[in-house]
Amino acid sequence: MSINLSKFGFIKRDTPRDINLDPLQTGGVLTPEARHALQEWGDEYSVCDYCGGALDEIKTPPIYDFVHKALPEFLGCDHVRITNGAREAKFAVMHSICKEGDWVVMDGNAHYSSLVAAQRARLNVKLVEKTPAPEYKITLEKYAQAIEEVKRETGRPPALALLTYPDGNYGNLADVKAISRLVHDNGIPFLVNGAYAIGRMPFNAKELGADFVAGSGHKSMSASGPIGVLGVSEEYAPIVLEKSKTHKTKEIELLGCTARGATIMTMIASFPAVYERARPENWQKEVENARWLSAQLENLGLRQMGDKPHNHDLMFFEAMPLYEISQKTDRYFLYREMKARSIHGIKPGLTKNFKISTFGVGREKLGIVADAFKEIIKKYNAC
Ligand SMILES: Cc1ncc(COP(=O)(O)O)c(C=O)c1O
Repeated sequence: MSINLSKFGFIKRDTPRDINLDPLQTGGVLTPEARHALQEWGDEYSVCDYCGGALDEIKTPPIYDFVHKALPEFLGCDHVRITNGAREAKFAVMHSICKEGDWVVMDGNAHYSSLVAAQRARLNVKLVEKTPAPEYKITLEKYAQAIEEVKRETGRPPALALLTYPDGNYGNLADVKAISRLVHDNGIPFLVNGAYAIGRMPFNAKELGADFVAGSGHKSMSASGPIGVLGVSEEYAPIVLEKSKTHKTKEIELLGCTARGATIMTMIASFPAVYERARPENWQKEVENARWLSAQLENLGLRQMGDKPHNHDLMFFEAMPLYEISQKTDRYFLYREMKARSIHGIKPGLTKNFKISTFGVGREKLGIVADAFKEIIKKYNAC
């Protein structure tokens, strides 16, 4: 035996993160209930004790009620399924709705997983141009232009349109209702990638005009991933949720079953808390916290890009004062200083541009973050 086993086995996660600002992580922190569920349901195909053949049909534990009653109401869609992530939800839609060689229009702020999903489904992508810095907006005019370009170049409308709402770089919330009307006026089905919305903020697929929605459990629903949600309208459910001819309970795009263990049980465990936090009044507090931190950092000479005033917890900053310090010291100084204060989330080596999320951090800890930036800038500028 030549495998060195000493480095495997239980591994402690040693990232100091009393305060976590990592946009990938803030909405995925487990609730105490989910932490408990992880232990309880971590073994084997744990949810399959009483399975009749399809994950969403399991009555004990109450996955059926969660998938067929609670989630459709929460998302405002006719049908919901659990996937292994937002990307799998997007792929399922693209693969079932489009044919090889079709065109998908997507916003220029789309996440890489939307593009890769389209590539896996062998589709062509037309990106909607975003406005220049500092706003990086997706406008209705540019969306219409991209649709027209596809029509001109291929002789027919795109097979699908996607909007990232909000996008994962700037936290911009485009005018989704107007884009949905435009898309539908052109006879195109509309997919909203709500990976940073579903589980954080009020979200209703029907009100937004989405035929399909994709959400991410580990990103925004305090679930232990990989897990996501897929919402589909009545009109498209027969296509996206088509069942296998050979295995009559199994949905083809889901490869029969998806999250069949601790992942779904942590999502269910966190759901009551997630439902509460996404209420308009609670979300409004999150937006106010984001705006407050943005104002504090701008007072220090940083510049928040994207929508202003900002409407989401994910924010992108251009930080010239920190970049200038990095030129005198080294590019890891900010990471080191933040780590020393147990503030996690700004990637090692970044100083000039970085994104952070204030979701769930709370005003008190955000005050510590603002003070940390102030102290760091003062310390290095005094040298
Ligand atoms: C905007 C956006 N969409 C989708 C994803 C992918 O989510 P998942 O990991 O659930 O596939 C991400 C992940 O960073 C994202 O930022």
